[in-house]
Amino acid sequence: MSHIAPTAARQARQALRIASRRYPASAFSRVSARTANATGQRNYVSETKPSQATVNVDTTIKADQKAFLKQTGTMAEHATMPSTGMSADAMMSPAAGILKQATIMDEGSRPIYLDAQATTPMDPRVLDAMLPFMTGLYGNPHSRTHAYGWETDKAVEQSREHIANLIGADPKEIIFTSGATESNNMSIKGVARFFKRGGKKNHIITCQTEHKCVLDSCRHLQDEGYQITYLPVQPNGLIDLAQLEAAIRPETALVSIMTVNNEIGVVQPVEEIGKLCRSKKVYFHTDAAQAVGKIPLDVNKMNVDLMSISGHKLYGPKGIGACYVRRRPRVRLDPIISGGGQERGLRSGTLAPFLSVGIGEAARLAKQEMEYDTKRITALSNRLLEGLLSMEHTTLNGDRERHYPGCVNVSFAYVEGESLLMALKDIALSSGSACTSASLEPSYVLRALGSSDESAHSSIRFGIGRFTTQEEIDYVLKAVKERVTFLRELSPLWELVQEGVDLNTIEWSQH
Ligand SMILES: Cc1ncc(COP(=O)(O)O)c(C=O)c1O
Ligand code: FES
Repeated sequence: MSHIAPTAARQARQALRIASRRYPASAFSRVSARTANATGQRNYVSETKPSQATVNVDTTIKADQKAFLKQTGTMAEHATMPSTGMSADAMMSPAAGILKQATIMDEGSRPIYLDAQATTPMDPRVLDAMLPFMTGLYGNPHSRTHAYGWETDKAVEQSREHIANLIGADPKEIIFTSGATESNNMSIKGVARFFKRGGKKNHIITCQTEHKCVLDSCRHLQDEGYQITYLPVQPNGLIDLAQLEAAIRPETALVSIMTVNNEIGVVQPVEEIGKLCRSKKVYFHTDAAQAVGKIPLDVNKMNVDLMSISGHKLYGPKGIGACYVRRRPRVRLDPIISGGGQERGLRSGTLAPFLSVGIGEAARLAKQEMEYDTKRITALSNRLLEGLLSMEHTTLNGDRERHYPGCVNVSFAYVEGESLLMALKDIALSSGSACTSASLEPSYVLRALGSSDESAHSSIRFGIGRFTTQEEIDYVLKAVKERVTFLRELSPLWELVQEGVDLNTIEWSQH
């Protein structure tokens, strides 16, 4: 790992923290620009962009900037604002103007962000790489007849390379999509529909703790006459390989098992699953939305045929993802979106270069900083977990060893999870997946582990990311301890437990 990376990451972290909580949005521009200079990212603009376009864009931005500041009156405010220390000149820089508009948010303090599985904040260096493609570099990357198309195409292809590098693939095997949901749909429905034409392979194996978009894709195929096996998981959240092997039939077209679970962070034995699938000549798809950029992955070592990737889970933008589709031996699938034949005919539609560049830069940074991020996140995770488990009647959900440390899911017995979330309003947390967070139903993932409804209801997921600090973890620990204690004191069940009553022996009267 280069000596630069930790410094760059630290600066990015600082920039983001400042931007999101402590200072007004304008400060973000200043720190972001400095960070970008330190990492050399801004040079990218002049490397890829013809100078004429730069000048035109800059002029327009300056005019827009003036109008914007005049209209909002913020220039005068900030010229004297002691907390930013930003001069009016600095505020007039094109980057500051764009970023100010892009990052407007309420001043004052916001909750500590500890929901990294729902989404990750975008790394400021990613935004810097994207900006030129939202302004001057607007060509259609599929235009072959002029420089506007060539320059965006070049950037898109460079991004494809960064993503491929991160997972040990060939850039030609990376298909841009709108996110992991689309990649999962494309892989599962695509392979199923290709095989259905042949008529012989009509069976898919997945598992009960998959993300909803995998489960729902399978449900749709069931309606079309497909047979689906939903494998159970063991109490530690991992599938049993012997059960998987026993479930594979001659008609099995695909096995779809996720790499890292989004609710409990367990890491499935993907390498072993891949080996098994290859030996049985069954395609292996893995939803790696929570794994890419977080743990080392190699599609060849793992014998993965299809892999789903999401931009916003690895400090990139939302609305973009990728699907790895193996070329050798070639994976055959029907496209679910047809049209102009872009992306090897597998996903038609004009690519969004700014988003492609965003996920590409996020992938490049993830590879560069994985070792450093892992070290930090592991240390923070251990600190959090030790503190939480030092409280009585508190347990970690999912396997402790085969576990991505940035996802810590803990059950606090005798506390109602939703009440605890309400009591922890100063911390952005969730009791499970973002998609199902509106529902009061206990998590189907925890239920699949064999947790009781009560235990599933009393669970909270703590998502630690690249920008989480030790001070934040310490604050969270103190807050959780205080408020769990407070809520337990309100609970009659807790009172009984304190008196030494074993709740399992109580015969509750029926009404
Ligand atoms: C495991 C997993 N798969 C898929 C998705 C969906 O990803 P996207 O938001 O990119 O569609 C998520 C996001 O929550 C996820 O955690
Ligand atoms: S966004 Fe993660 S579960 Fe839906």
